[in-house]
Amino acid sequence: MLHLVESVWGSTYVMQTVAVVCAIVVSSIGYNLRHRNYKGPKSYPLLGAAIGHIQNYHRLHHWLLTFFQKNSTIAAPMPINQVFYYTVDPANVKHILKTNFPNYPKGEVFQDRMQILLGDGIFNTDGEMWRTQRKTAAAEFSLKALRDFSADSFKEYACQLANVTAQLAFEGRSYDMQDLYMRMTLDSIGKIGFGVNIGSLSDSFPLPENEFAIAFDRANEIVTQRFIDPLWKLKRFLQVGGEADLNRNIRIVDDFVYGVIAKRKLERKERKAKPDAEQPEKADIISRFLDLSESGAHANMSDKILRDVVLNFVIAGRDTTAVTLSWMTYMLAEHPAVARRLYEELRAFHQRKVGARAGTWSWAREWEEIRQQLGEEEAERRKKELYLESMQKQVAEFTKLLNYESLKELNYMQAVLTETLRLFPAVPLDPKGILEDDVLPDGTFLKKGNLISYSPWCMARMKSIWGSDAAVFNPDRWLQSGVFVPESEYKFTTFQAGLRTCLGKDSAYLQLKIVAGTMCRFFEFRRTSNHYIMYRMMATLSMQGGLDAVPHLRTD
Ligand code: HEM
Repeated sequence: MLHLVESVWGSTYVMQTVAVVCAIVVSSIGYNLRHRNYKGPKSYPLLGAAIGHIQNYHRLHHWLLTFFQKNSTIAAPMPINQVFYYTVDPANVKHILKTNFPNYPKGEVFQDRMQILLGDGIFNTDGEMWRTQRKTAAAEFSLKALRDFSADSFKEYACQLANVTAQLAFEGRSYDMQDLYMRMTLDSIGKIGFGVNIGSLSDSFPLPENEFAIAFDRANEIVTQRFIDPLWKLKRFLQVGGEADLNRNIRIVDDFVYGVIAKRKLERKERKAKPDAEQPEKADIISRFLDLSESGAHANMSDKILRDVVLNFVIAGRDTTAVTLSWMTYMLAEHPAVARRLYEELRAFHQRKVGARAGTWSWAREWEEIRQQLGEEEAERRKKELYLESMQKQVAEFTKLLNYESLKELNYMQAVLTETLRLFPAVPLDPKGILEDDVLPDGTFLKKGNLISYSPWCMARMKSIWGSDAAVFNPDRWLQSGVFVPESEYKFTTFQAGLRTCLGKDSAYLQLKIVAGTMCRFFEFRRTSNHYIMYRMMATLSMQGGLDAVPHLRTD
């Protein structure tokens, strides 16, 4: 009897094993047949190319670039029957962003992962919901009131940044410039988006910790990791790892935003209760959307929708500009001849606007005069105070000269910034969903339900697109006879292109020019070590470990 049981169990076991082996062999053959035409990273049955993605996640853009050297469109099968397609072909990019735009929405894969942070904001919606928000936002961006308010805020915080930098220059101290730029853009978007002074860029060291900024960065990083982690839903369910941390960070972000919304609503109520009292209208984005909501121009907006709208603007307007300024500072420190030429353009501009003496102001000369007036001892005792006062005055006067019109004169600065944006696109990889099967202009077949991403970071380094010096920082590529000449938006894809092109491009350039102009008019930056700076993997291309540099006051 025992014998019989053993042999039945034994044969069942053998049969089960044979069945499993057969299933694996059949699925492997099927898998290999289905993916035999795929060009891209090595992939395995069930796991696809997930292993390569995970191993190379910290250097994803470099890794993808190695495949693009052979093929301009690649496919990476992933677990759960998914395929990630990547392309650097401008004709494909045009097809995705314009010609067949309706077929490439953000899509479920993206929305699912980003919902917790972006909610139903413009970055995370499709169809009618996106169209309505885009229409409203585009109208808001073209309003003079918002443009003027933004320009004033950019100048205010550029001055604060330059004054903090002046202290560092005086003391010969190094500081993480990326941290300073992030603080400056957080404060300016806080003012423009919420009408509040967040105060992360105070004028004395140590600078204050900002809970909102830390939580916001961490949440951004965790949701980006979801794209390559097939277990993220399980981790979310079990509340382990980054997923547990995510909720805590989102709570901090939400508390801040809902707090501001409640405050704005209260202020409006008080204003209505006392219509005669002197209370200026607010021009910030929350107030504008509350206006639209109350006037009936926009469907009544819940606090949740308002939160989503404004947080999407923070994502759009804060990190993008700060990381661009950081990479620009890095490039200028690496290319002193470019930094010098930019400074000379700014000094000549200053001189043209206010006359030779003021335009060529230098602290060294002023210091000589102070010493003669006050005497050696007294001057030395008050040196720091007088220096900071003088810098504050000079910086404030210089920023007054910067506006949409006058900035057009600065072609070289436009070229330096655009070259930075080309090589270090703030959004380095842009994924889209695929609604229906499609064929790209280069003949690649795309299966519906998957993701296709174009990579501005890799496109910038393709010799086939930018010539043999594609990977070199060369602002001159943007100039013809000294005048800036733009490129096709499907080749220079940093601001996306087509129907969902960046709505804040003009505003971003305005802030970049005001800040870069002010900083480079007065300072040059030297790094404290010459190690290669790597990016940190998140939706925006920030620097891993920041950018330690010592600012030096320009003295000629
Ligand atoms: C260096 C600065 C910037 C860069 C490189 C940049 C780049 C981009 C990119 C690549 C997209 C498309 C993202 C996607 O796939 O949906 C985008 C969209 C957008 N950007 Fe910008 N951006 C910058 C600054 C700004 C600023 C300052 C604002 C406004 C405060 C802004 C507002 C928007 C909005 C509202 C969208 C959504 C457009 C839509 O989905 O219809 N951007 N931007």
